[in-house]
Amino acid sequence: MAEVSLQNISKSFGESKAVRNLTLTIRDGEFVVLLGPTGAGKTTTLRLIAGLEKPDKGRVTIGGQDMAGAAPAGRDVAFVFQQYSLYPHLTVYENLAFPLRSPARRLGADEIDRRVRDVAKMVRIDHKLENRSTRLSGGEMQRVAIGRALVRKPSIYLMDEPLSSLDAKLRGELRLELKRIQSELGSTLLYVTHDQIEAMTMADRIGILNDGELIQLGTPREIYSNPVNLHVAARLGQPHINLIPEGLVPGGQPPKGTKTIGARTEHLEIHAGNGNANAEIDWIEHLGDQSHLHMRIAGHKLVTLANPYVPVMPGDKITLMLKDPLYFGSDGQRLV
Ligand SMILES: Nc1ncnc2c1ncn2[C@@H]1O[C@H](COP(=O)(O)OP(=O)(O)OP(=O)(O)O)[C@@H](O)[C@H]1O
Repeated sequence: MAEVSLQNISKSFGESKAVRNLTLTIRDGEFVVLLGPTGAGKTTTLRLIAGLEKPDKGRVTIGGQDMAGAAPAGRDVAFVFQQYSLYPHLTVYENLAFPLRSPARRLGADEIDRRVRDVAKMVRIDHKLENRSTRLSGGEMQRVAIGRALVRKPSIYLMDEPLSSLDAKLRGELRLELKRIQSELGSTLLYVTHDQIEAMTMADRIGILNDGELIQLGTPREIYSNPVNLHVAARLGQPHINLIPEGLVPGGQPPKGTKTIGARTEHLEIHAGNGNANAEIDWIEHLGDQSHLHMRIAGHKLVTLANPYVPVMPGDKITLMLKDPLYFGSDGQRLV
C-alpha cells in the first residue's frame, strides 16, 4: 500500500469545471471517503488518480512518485465500479484469478490459488467459487467485484459507489465487511459516495466535495460537530440540521454577525408549555425505536429526533430553547 497525493489538481470538460484546485493526501493505510452530491467531481477525482483522465493542472503522486505520463496500467491502482463489471462467461474463481494471470505478474498456479481462496473467504463467497458469475445475486456479484480488486494488493483501491445498486440491508452488511477487510489488510482506500451513513461509518477521514472543490476534510466527528459552513452542516445528520434565522428561538450566545442558527437534535431543549410556550408540535413520525418530532415556531418548521415515549401529541404547545447550537454569518461561514 502507499500514500497517494493530489496537489492543486484542476480538470475541466469544456465549460464545465469538474475539479477545482484540489489538494488531498490519502495516507498509507487510510480509508478516505469523498462525500458530495451528483456532479460534485467525485468520479473525476478517482479517474484522475487511476490515469483515466489527465489533469489540466497539478500533480498526482503514488508512493511519492509523480504519475504524470504514467499509463493507467502502470499505476498500480484497483478500481471498483458502481456496477459489478464481472466477466459473465467465467466462474467466480476465474473472475477472482483473472487479475493475477497477467504475464507481467509471473505468479505460480499455487500462489494464484492461495490468493483466490483467501480473498474468497474474506468476501464470503468461498462457497460459490465454481458458480458462473451470472448465477449470483446482486450482493454476491458485488462481493466478487470487490474481491477481484482485493486479490491484486495494489497501492490504492479506488471505489466508486460500489454499494449503491444494492438494497438497504445488503448495503448495511457489505459496509461493515468492507470496513473490516480494509482494517485487516491495512489498505489505502479512496471511496466516493453521496450516502452520508457510508461516509460516517467507514471513513477515517471524510472529504466534503461540492462543485469540484474540497470544502472540508476531517474525521467524521469533526465534520459533524465542526462544519466550516452551511453546506457541510447540511450534508451530515439525520434528520437534517434545522437552519433558522437568528433570534427565532431563545437561548445560546450568538457571536456578532450571526445570521443563521444551525440546530440539530442535541442543540434543542423541549419543555412542556407551562405558560411560556413559543412553539407547537405539528406531527409525530413514528420510526419504531425513535420518532421525528415536527414542530412549528413563528411560521418556521423544525424537526428533531425524540424517543418514541416522549409524552407529547400533535397540537401540544411547548417551550423550545437552544443549547450551544452552531452559528453562521451572512456568507454562510461558521462563526465560533
Ligand atoms: N467525460 C466528460 N465529459 C463532459 N463532462 C464531464 C465528463 N465527466 C464528467 N463531466 C462533468 O464534470 C462534472 C463532475 O462529474 P463527476 O462525474 O466527477 O461527478 P460525481 O460527483 O461523480 O457525480 P455522480 O455522483 O453523479 O457520479 C459534472 O458536471 C459532469 O457533467
